[in-house]
Amino acid sequence: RRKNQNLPPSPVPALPVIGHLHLLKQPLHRTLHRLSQKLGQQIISLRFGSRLVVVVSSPAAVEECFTKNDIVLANRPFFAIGEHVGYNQTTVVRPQWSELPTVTTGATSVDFALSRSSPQVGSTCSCPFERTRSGFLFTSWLKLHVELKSKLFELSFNNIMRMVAGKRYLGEDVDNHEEAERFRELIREAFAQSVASNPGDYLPVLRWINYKGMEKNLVRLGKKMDAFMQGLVDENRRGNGKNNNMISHLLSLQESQPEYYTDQIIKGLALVMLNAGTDTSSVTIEWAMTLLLNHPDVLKKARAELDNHQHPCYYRMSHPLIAQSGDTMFHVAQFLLVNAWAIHRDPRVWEDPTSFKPERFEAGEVEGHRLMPFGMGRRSCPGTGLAQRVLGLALASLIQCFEWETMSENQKDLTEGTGLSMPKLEPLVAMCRVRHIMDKIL
Ligand code: HEM
Repeated sequence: RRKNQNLPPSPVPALPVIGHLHLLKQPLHRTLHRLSQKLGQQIISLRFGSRLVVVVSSPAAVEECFTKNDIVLANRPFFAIGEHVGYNQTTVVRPQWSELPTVTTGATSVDFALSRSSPQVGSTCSCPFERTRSGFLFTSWLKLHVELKSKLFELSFNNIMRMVAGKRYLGEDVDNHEEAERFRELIREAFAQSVASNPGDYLPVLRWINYKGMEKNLVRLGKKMDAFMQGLVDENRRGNGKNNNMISHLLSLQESQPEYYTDQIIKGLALVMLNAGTDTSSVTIEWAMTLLLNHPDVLKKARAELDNHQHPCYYRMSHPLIAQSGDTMFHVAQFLLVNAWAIHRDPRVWEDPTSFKPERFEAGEVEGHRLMPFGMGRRSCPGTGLAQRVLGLALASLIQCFEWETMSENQKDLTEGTGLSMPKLEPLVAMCRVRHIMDKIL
């Protein structure tokens, strides 16, 4: 049947059962880019086991996909993790977009609930450095050695957790250590099992034979995660709507619309926020800080702009930095992979694309479909506004409150590691010294 499908060109060889899976080396976005270049095509097709995948690497094709054909591409593929950990594919990232009216209702209520559950950005931005602030290290003459990756993950996770459930779970000063440790372990496991990493998703026979116990592991993880999420829901239910967080707001909607806002929907929404909003944000801040540390002149300019306004809410450059550095590599819609990484680095699309030049975005909006860190179309990121706000504030606070220095030459290394959110291979470590202005800001 495939012979008659008029598909985009495809690399050879495609093996009988696994298709092109044997060609896929990490990092995936580079492999897909290489395959496109080898074929001289910006739209190619591949077979991941039993699944047909179309890879798009040009703004014109992206525009066609997400304007004219947006509705056709509004679903997402089924993955085993969505079945066992994602409440049988019923969360926001559910595959059958058109089947369930609560998707849009869900997204709206998420927006509503998150916007009402104050993000507490000021204290969140300072939280990775709380020990510094409260202890003897809080002096302006002492240089501190900071491993930023884990601090930024804490910041981003605590921020979302506080908005979603009114709790802090990472760092030294957490609400309940034992509970926090259990949840941290679960989240770590869920990240490791995140979409697109289970071979059973491409070769269904592996699921039937429970290859390497993967299916069983997912079932076990799903049960543990559910028990935990139910605990958060029950705790907020006992708060009788007095808590100012997302779960609590959704529980009050449950009273008027119980058929939409079931416990399962609420647990799914909360879980997705934690999964989709944590790593993405912290990885982006880490890339942005790395680029700034590698370009002290830009860092100086940003600080001068901020100092002139004396408040971290002013941070015009946050979006360009995000766009330049932390773009998620591609987004998936019914197994259409958009290689945003390749588009963002295409010399036909961007002048001098691999140089860090935040000023290229000073004019404001970028026209065309050349820039898409948050995806595009109706399945684009519903956390965009929140992410931009938190990222801007976190970056601005880091720039304004500390003098920064790189530790060594290897910070210049911009190699990416593996993972859906495209983390840095080497965690960012830097030296910093507190600036007096910190007192005023945080
Ligand atoms: C720098 C931070 C972030 C980046 C770069 C980012 C990027 C993305 C991208 C590329 C997608 C896929 C879009 C598509 O398939 O077309 C996505 C989806 C999503 N993001 Fe984000 N995101 C970020 C932060 C957040 C935050 C803070 C939240 C929520 C608290 C969030 C929640 C979601 C959800 C729920 C989806 C799935 C939407 C759907 O399937 O309809 N994201 N994000």
